[in-house]
Amino acid sequence: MSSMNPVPVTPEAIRSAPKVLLHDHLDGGLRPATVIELAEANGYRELPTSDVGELGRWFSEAADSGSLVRYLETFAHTCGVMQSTDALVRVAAECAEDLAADGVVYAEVRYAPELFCENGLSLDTIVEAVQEGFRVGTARALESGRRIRIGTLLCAMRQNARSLEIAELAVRHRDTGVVGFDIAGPEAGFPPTRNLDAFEYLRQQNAHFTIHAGEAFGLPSIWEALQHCGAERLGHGVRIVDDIKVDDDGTVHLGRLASYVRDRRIPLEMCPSSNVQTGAAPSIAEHPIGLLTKLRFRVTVNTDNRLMSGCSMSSEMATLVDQFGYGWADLQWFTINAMKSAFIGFDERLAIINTIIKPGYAALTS
Ligand SMILES: O=c1[nH]cnc2c1ncn2[C@H]1C[C@H](O)[C@@H](CO)O1
Ligand SMILES: [Zn+2]
Repeated sequence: MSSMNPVPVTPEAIRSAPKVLLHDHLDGGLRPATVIELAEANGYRELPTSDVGELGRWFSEAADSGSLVRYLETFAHTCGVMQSTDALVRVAAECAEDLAADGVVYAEVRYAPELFCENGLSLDTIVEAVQEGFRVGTARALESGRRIRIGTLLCAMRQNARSLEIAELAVRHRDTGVVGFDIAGPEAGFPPTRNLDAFEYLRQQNAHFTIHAGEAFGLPSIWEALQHCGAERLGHGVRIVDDIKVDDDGTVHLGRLASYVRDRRIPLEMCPSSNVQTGAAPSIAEHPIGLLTKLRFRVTVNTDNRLMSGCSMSSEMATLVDQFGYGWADLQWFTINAMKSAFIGFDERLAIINTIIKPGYAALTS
C-alpha cells in the first residue's frame, strides 16, 4: 500500500528503496570481522591489527591515500585471507547477504580469479566456489525476506598478462552466473589495448565487458577502452569531464568523445567515495557526477569497495542526496540507468524495472 505523502529522503528510507549496483569488488567488500577470522583460520599473519574496529578504520585510512596504486596495496590483506574454497564461499555468501540487507535488488560483483591461486586452486575451482557462495547468500537473504539477484564479472589484472585466459574462463562459466568481464588494477602505464586479444575474443563470443578507464588516467584511456577495445560500459569514467567545457554563463560544450559517450548512452559506473580516496575527484561536492547527471549522461552510482571506503550502496546515495540535494526521482533515475545497463538479458532487466524498481519508488513518493 502506498503512503499519502512522499517519504522524506533519509538514510533509513534510502536503505529500504530498491537499488542496483554494477560496480562492486568482492575482495573490496569483506566484513572486517571476517578478515580477522579467516586470517586466524588460515594462518595469515600480515594483518596490521586483530581488533575489528581498528581494522575497519585501518582499511579506510590506508585506502585514503590520494593514489590508486597505494589504494590497491590494501587488497593484499583481503586477497591474502581468500586463498581457500571455504573462504571464497564464505566471503561471497556474506557479500550477497550484506547487499541484500542494504536493499540492493540486483548487483554485479567482480573479482580477479588469478589473485586466489596462491595455494594452488585452479581458476575454475575459484569461480565455482564464488558462485556457490552467491547461491548460499542469496538463499539466506531470501529466507529473511530479501530477494537479490547477483551477476558475476571476472576481472583480469592489467599488470599481469592473463586477460585472454580470464576472458575464456568467463565465457566457460557464462551459463552459471558469470555475466561479464572487466580489467582492473593500476591504470597509468597499463592501457586497455594491451588486452586486445581478450576483447576481440569476447566480442566474437557475444560476451559483455566493461573496462576500468578514466579513473587514474585521462581521456586517452577512455577513448581506447571504447574505440579500440569495444567496452560497453566504463568503470568510473570520471575523466570524461576533461572533454566538457562550461562557460561562465553556463553554456556547455561537449568534445567529440564526451558527445559520443552521451549520445551512445555509454553507462558510467561512478564510485564517488572511492574516487575521493584515490584522488580521482577532490571531494564529493566537486565530483563530476554532479555535472554529468545534470547533462543526462547514463550515470550510475556504485560502491567500488565497501570495506576500503567504509560505505554501502545506500550510504553512497545518502551522501549524494546530502551534497547535491537529490530526491527520489534522481535516485530512481540512477537505479533505472543501472538496471538498463546490466549485463543480464533484456527481459530480466525489464522485469526488475517494472515489478521491483518502479513500484518500490512509487511507494515512497505517492
Ligand atoms: O577502483 C579501482 N580501480 C582499479 N582497480 C581496482 C579498483 N578497485 C579495486 N581494484 C582492483 C583490486 C582488486 O584486487 C581487483 C579485483 O577485484 O580490482
Ligand atoms: Zn573498481
